[in-house]
Amino acid sequence: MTEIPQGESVLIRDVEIGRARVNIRVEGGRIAAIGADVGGEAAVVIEGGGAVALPGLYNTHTHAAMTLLRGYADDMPLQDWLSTKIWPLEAHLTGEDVYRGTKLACLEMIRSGTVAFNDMYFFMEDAARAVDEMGMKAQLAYGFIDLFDEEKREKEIKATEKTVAAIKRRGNPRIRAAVGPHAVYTVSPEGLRWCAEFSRQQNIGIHVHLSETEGEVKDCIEKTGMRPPTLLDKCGCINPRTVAAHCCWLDTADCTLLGDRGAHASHNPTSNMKLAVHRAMPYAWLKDAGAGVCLGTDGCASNNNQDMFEEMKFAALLQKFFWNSQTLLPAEQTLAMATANGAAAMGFDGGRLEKGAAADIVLLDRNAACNTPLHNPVSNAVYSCNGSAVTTVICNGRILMQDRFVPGEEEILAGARTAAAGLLARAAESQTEE
Ligand SMILES: C[C@H]1O[C@@H](n2cnc3c(O)ncnc32)[C@H](O)[C@@H]1O
Ligand SMILES: [Zn+2]
Repeated sequence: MTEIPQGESVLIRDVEIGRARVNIRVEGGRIAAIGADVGGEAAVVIEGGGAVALPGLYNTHTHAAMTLLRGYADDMPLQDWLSTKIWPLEAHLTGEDVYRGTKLACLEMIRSGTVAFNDMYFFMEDAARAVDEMGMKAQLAYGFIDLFDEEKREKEIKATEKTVAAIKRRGNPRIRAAVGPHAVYTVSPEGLRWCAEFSRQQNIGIHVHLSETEGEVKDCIEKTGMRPPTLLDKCGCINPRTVAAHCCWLDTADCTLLGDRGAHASHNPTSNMKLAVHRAMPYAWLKDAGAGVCLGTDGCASNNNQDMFEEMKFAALLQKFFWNSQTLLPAEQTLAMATANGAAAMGFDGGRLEKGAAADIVLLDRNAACNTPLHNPVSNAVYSCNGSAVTTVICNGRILMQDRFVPGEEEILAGARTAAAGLLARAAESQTEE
């Protein structure tokens, strides 16, 4: 098999949802029916054999093409890591690199049950091409970084306008544009205001890093007299279309602000632990304030993979450990963060196994060691399994992986290896020229 057979109608026979054995019927990309006696003719039939069915996972904060930087710079503090290692290498990226790196990220995400991701990076038209080919859903933002310089700001405005126009021109409902003001320490208030106004005009999302480190918060207060969420809010960047990544160093008033504005906070526990940001996102305060709380991996230079199953486990454990509460972030809520809450944050209809919802469906091997015994499928999904238990992934009714087969895998891996080597060679060459 080199391609996976696709059809307008798909019948998935004999899967376990909760404690029930059911069939799922998909028509026109949506879940048409779920039940023990659901059946009928279908263009494609998948024999589940009792597989555990979950909603497809939504990764709400990543930099997909950073797969090419996996293992390039580890074990460093954030600012040092960005300014001495990551940004100097990213200066040599090409559109082809981003295409290859994003294809690899998509492959990794599909293999581990993710159907959609929220991306902030560069050369996003090339990222869109990769997403289109892989059949996933994505919200793509150009990473706007003006470093408080007027000339750079003009360049970033043009790059954002060009990216949004190109993504919209594609007319692919699976691929959405967003604006991506990187953070309060890299974007001027003028740049933030422009991003907010442009996202309002274009009716698109805002993807921003927020209060990741204590230093970011302290510097912001020193420079502006405001905490980062207040500054972003004053510039118009906090609203229901906003996904704010990290949110580690929020206080209760910050959480109230995010909740009042209907904004979404993306928890990224692996990246936060690896970069030792020394505080965990205040999940309970955000939830009590009514903010959306979702889950992301961050890029492969700070994670170092795109496995949302691992992320669910780390989220549930980090919250319990840091906030000293065995009952905080139980498995059901963790799964909701990674599915329905993520879909809501990105403005997609999905992340739910319900009649009428987008058909984003993931099947897990019932007989894997991590699913044995199967007392509680949700507990196993969050605490026991990782992405390697995923066998089949369906996004908007299209089968992206079946029985662990993803079309084109070898070529994607070879393309990413070549791109990563080329990127490092160009960076080394430019150093010898200096
Ligand atoms: C889009 C830019 O964002 C950079 N980046 C990657 N991970 C992080 C992080 O955890 N905090 C801040 N910025 C990050 C990426 O390298 C791009 O330059
Ligand atoms: Zn990030």
